This record gives sequence, C-alpha cells and structure tokens, in this order.
Amino acid sequence: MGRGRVRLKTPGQTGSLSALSVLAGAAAAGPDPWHGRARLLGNGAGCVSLTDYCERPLSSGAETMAPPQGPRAPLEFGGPMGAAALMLLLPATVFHLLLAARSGPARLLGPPASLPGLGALWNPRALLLWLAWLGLQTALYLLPARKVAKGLELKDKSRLRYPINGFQALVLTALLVGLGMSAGLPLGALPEMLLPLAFVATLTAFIFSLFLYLKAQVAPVSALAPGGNSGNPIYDFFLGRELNPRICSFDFKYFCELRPGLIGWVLINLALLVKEAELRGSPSLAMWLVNGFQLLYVGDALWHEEAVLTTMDITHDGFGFMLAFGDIAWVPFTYSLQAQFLLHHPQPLGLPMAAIICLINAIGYYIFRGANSQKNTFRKNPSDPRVAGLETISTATGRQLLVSGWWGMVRHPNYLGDLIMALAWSLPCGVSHLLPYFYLLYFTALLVHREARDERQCLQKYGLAWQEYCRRVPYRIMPYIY
Ligand SMILES: NC(=O)C1=CN([C@@H]2O[C@H](COP(=O)(O)OP(=O)(O)OC[C@H]3O[C@@H](n4cnc5c(N)ncnc54)[C@H](OP(=O)(O)O)[C@@H]3O)[C@@H](O)[C@H]2O)C=CC1
Ligand SMILES: CC(C)=CCC[C@@H](C)[C@H]1CC=C2C3=C(CC[C@@]21C)[C@@]1(C)CC[C@H](O)C(C)(C)[C@@H]1CC3
Repeated sequence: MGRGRVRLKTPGQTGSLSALSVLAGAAAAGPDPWHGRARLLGNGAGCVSLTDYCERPLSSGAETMAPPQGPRAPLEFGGPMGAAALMLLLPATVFHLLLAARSGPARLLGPPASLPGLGALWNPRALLLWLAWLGLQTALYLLPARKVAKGLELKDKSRLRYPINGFQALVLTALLVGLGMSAGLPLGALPEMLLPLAFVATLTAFIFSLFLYLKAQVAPVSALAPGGNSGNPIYDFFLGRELNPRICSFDFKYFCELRPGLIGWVLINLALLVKEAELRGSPSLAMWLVNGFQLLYVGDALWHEEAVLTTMDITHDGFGFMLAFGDIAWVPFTYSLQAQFLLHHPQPLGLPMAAIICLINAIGYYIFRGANSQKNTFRKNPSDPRVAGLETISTATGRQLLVSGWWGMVRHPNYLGDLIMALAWSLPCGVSHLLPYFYLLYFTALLVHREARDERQCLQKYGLAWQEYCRRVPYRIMPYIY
C-alpha cells in the first residue's frame, strides 16, 4: 500500500497535502471507512483530529471479510450497561409521555398522576389492530414501485435494490382510511387505544430484535455492521449485528425506517384531530398546525425516500433494538406528543401568532430541504448545474466535500433546519407546559450525539480533507453558537 495524497481545493488556489498511510487506506477503501482506523481527539475547531495514522496494516482482500468490530473497538452508548439502561429507559419514557399527556398537570418531569395496571396496557383488539397495520404496510411495500433504487456499494461490492413507493403507500393509506371513515370507521376511538398500542409495539420491537439478533448468527461476516458486533449479547442486541437484514428482497430496516412508524405517526395525529372535533365541535387552530407541519415532514420524507439510502442508519448502523424500537414504537407514540397534549389541554392560538409559527416552520423546512437536496444532488452528480458552481474540497477517496452553499454555513445545516421545525411543532402548544417541548429537547440531544458520530466517521473516511473542512466551516449545527 503506497502513500496517498489529498488534494485540497481552496478558493483561488489548488494545493495538495501529503497524506499518511491511513489516507491511502481510505483511498483504497473507497466509501467504506472501516479499512483504516485512527485515534480521534478533539481540536480547537471543534473537529476530531487524526493523531495516530494507522493502527494496523490497511485493506487487503482478506481483511474485507474479517469481523468489522474487533474486541478493542470503542463501544457507543455507554457499552453494555448503557445499552441495558436504554432498553428500559426508552420504553418507560414512551409510557410516561403517553400518561403525562392525558393527565391534568401534564408534567414532563416527575411521576405520572397514576400508574396503569396490566389491564390498561394489554388489549387483544390493540394487538389485532397493530398486526393489521403492519400487514397493510407490508402489502403496500410489496406493490409494484415507480422506481427501484440501488443503495451504496457494500463490502462485498454488491448494491442492494430498494423499491421507491413510500409516497404511494402514504397516499393509498390515506385513501383507505378515508374510505373506512366514510363507511363508519371510528378513527376518533384510536386515541383511547394509544397505551395498549404502544405496549404491543414495544413487545413487537423486543421480539423482532431477538429475531434479528438470531438471524445475524447465520449471516455471512460481510453482511455485518461496523458496530454491534462486540461479542457482548446485550450490546449487540441493542445496536444490531446485521447491516441490511433481509428475507428475499424484503428489507426490514428500510421498511421499518419509513413505513409503519412514520405513516402511523400521521395517522395518530389525524385520529387526535378527529377526536378533538368530536369533543369540541371542530379541531383547534393549534391542532391543525401540528397536523399540517408533521404531515409535511412525513410526506417530504416519503417523497424523497431514496435519500434515506445514504443516511447513517441505512449505510452504517446495524438493525437491532435501537432502530427497531425507534422506528416502530418511539416515532409514532412520542412524535405525536404535541397533538396528544393538545387533545387534553386545548390551547388558544391567535392568527398573528399562528402566522409567525408558520413562518418559523417554513424557514426550518427551507433550510432542511435545501441542505438535504443540495447534498443529494451533489452526491448523485457533482456536475449538475444546480451545484456545479459550489466550492469543494477534494478527498483521497475521490469524493468531494461541499464547502460553500448550505454546507459552507455549518457542517450540518440539515440538522439546523430540522431543529427549527421541531420548535415550530411545539410552539402551537403554548408555553405553559414543558411537556410538548420534549421532542425539541430529545431531538437536540439526538442530533448533537449523531453529529459527533458522523464527524468521527467522516474523519475516518476523509482524514486531512475533513480537518480542512472543519477549519473552513468551524460551526457544527448553529452558526456562531455550536
Ligand atoms: N426526525 C428525526 O427523528 C431524525 C431526523 N434526521 C434527519 O435525517 C437527515 C439525514 O441525517 P443524517 O443521516 O444524520 O446525516 P446527513 O444527511 O447530514 O449526512 C451526513 C453525511 O453527509 C456527507 N457530508 C457531510 N458533509 C458534507 C459536505 N460538506 N459535502 C458533501 N457531503 C457531506 C457525509 O457522507 P458522504 O460523504 O459519505 O456522503 C456525511 O457522513 C437530516 O436532515 C436529519 O436532520 C436524523 C435523525 C433523526
Ligand atoms: C431514542 C431512540 C429510540 C432513538 C432511535 C432513533 C430513531 C428514532 C431515529 C434515527 C434516525 C431516524 C430518522 C428518521 C426518523 C427517526 C429515526 C428513525 C427519519 C425517517 C425522519 C424523517 C426524515 O425526513 C428522515 C427520512 C431524513 C429521517 C431519517 C432518520
């Protein structure tokens, strides 16, 4: 393996930096960061730095097939203890939020007014409804797709194929629900079933994760994820061992990431709106706003479904309890918290304030969509006229990093837009309670943590070029603040 050179294109000059062996490894490895390992430390620009250039010889054919995570690889989320704690804490949080939203004081912190018995959690009708929902979304996933997209190249050089029919699934679900309602389907009864539904969703997540863990025992080594293969069963169960678990062409992770949870979230929101109309004659303005904003977010995700194929969830993380529970239980039951809160705690909202909140959501969406689309367009075709004029940094992998446009403002402009939208989703709930701001608080923590994980991966992928990017764009998410 020879030495690699990283070319750094800066405005008005084109220079090149000598890179050490880890970068040569990165160049040879292409988009797969796991062929070269480096020790990462913080530096003044808020960016991790490369101080130990190579801990082991780089990329050989045999290594590609070796287990991706050695016993000395650093564990995330506090290791097995952290994973075990999260597996208790996350479901407990879902139930706490569901109970708090319907309680009088609606306290985010502190114990709920009353604890539910098993009778309130277990309901066979909820189980049937949940299975019917999963069955419907599976059937819609299997319908012919307008397009079949290819994912990124895997370790064995293959590329998986994914149906692009998520938006079609959303529209067909809406049609079916509309038809059902006109035939007398009591959608307004759904809010009463949220607790038992969350219970069966959580049970499903545990059972499903066990299936995924066992399935990974017989998966080829090349199918395993970079993390989640520490040898500790608790940690690996939590993080997920297999990168893209499939049965035939049915991709479990891709399906769960965008279908039952995300579409379920807007269905729960709609049911809360219908229930509010039943109780108070018409839905409140605040409820309309929350429903509208979140429908836009989910519709956008499904419309740009192909973009999810390049997120770290699909390309890097294994599929285990964290994502399975996150996708099918956490998202629908906690992301609908604002609408749940509004049903039980109606909030007055005047038109001027509503207009300001709409503006905040529009600004957030503009940044979120602009940044995501700019990167996706650039990654698909850097010569596309919409991005061809942007400044870039070349990297040893042959890929380039954008250093102007949205990605020259902060290193994660899409997170900034997402956070601004999160604020707009909570504001219709007023400022009397902290509970509806849970999403904003949790999401800030999630994105700060995610950003740190992504930076580590980018440094491993791009080495000195990433350091140069951090120097040129010093702020991570919020200009001049963070
Ligand atoms: N609502 C929710 O619960 C959640 C929403 N999200 C949203 O999902 C979206 C995707 O997020 P996520 O997958 O975390 O990460 P990003 O979409 O931000 O992707 C990060 C990747 O982008 C590439 N990249 C980084 N900087 C540059 C640059 N300057 N030029 C070109 N490419 C660059 C790198 O990959 P490479 O170079 O390999 O292309 C990097 O690994 C975000 O909008 C986020 O807000 C995320 C988590 C939860
Ligand atoms: C606390 C806990 C259980 C964490 C698990 C995290 C998951 C809830 C999130 C990880 C990444 C996600 C993404 C979306 C939803 C939340 C999870 C699954 C997403 C589908 C939301 C819509 C966006 O437009 C998106 C497609 C970019 C996004 C992808 C990441």
